[in-house]
Amino acid sequence: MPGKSTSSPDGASTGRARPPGPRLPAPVQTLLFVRCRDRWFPRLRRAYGDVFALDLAAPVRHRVVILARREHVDEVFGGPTDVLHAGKGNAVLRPVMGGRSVLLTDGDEHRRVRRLLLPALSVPALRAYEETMRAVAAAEVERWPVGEVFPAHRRMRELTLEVISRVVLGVTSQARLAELRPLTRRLTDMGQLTLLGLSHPHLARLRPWRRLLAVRRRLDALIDAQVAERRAALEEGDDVLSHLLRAAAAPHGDGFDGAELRDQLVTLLLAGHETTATGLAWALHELGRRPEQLRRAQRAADEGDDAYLTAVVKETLRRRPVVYQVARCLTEPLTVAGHRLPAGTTVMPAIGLVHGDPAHHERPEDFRPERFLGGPAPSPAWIPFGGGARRCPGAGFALLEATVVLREVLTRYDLRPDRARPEASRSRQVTHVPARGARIVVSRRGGGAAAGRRPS
Ligand code: HEM
Repeated sequence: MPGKSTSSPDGASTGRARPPGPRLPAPVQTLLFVRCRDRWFPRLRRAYGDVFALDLAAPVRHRVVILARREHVDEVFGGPTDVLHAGKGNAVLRPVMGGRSVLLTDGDEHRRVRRLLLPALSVPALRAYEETMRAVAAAEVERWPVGEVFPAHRRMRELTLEVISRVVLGVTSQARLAELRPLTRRLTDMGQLTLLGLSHPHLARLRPWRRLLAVRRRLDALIDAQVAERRAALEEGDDVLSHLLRAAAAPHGDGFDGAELRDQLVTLLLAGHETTATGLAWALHELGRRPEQLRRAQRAADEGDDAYLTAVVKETLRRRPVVYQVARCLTEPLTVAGHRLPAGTTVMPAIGLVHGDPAHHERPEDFRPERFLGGPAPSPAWIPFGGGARRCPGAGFALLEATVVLREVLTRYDLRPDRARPEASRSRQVTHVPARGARIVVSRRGGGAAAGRRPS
């Protein structure tokens, strides 16, 4: 098969030999990739350049090519979607998200699912969700323990789970929320190995995996009940589920069938809250370490200057990308970054490396929200939500929610981290979370024991 070519910068259609890369055994490379890619990748880039190759051993042994240059990343995001598949690479998520989840589909099916999902996450739809986001954030933030060290990440996970349950599923009953919480926790808290084991028919019969599959079945039942309720009051709901049901019920409307709808809802529930919570936890920790920037952000919150708060969120997602890389698996040979890559290769645009490149962001180590204020259109080198046909459909949702939550926190509290050092990150499934949970101390603004005290 001749295979396709992207518009590689050197115009090569045949391409160079395989990119260079470390010679460590595949299991060691896999371990480094899983445990500490955010520290390992910058070293590999210095050693091998902007395009380097890894041998990973899981879920099966495969060749991975990492792309650190924005131009190369653009080739992938703008490349042929029939050749650059993402769904196949997400197969490990099938037992959790469901086989028809948007994350697992490719080609025409993927395009269809996105066409049905996107209107419910569009800018006009988001406006209807803002008040719910604000109310949930205000109630949660009011309960924060003043003067005590607590992990911001954990509190943010509670908050964003409640927001997504209300806004996506339209859940208002406290009893249902209380039941949803531990079920989603069980699914988001499982480690990488447990996740891998879920797809293995022999392991799936053993107790830990059997119990997780039972959790997913219980979650399905709760979601089915919620769908039935929303369907019975179709005209009332201002939530994503009601949008989807109304679109399907319209004359000539198109929609998801039962199991397919459930898979999309579970996907939105899981993909949509953990990521945003992580971004928010990093934002608070970064601001807490910088008194001047904290005061600037508090002023913005007091004055309703959402543009500045959104810039804080964007700079956080640049400097602390929640998702460090995305993946596409080649279904045919393709030339990428001047290299002729065989079918079966996985190419990974490395978001973290692009964000840290001084060619695109001056002094990338600085935390400077101002770089996202005014000026020309947003930098194409800002890609925390991935890109192309798979760009995160919840990007607008996440930015709005994070801005609203920051406003609620910063109008109430001064904050500082429990210690001055920057926090390391650790990888948790696909996200990069604060290793110590982003521990902070808050005090009511304008008074209180901890007010104005900075870490020593
Ligand atoms: C700060 C928060 C978030 C970050 C950093 C984030 C990041 C990402 C990234 C990097 C991707 C993969 C894109 C690619 O492969 O090119 C993705 C996909 C996705 N995200 Fe998000 N996300 C966030 C919040 C959300 C929210 C709030 C929702 C839902 C309401 C959501 C739903 C999804 C879905 C369904 C996909 C799969 C899209 C597809 O395969 O077509 N995400 N996200």
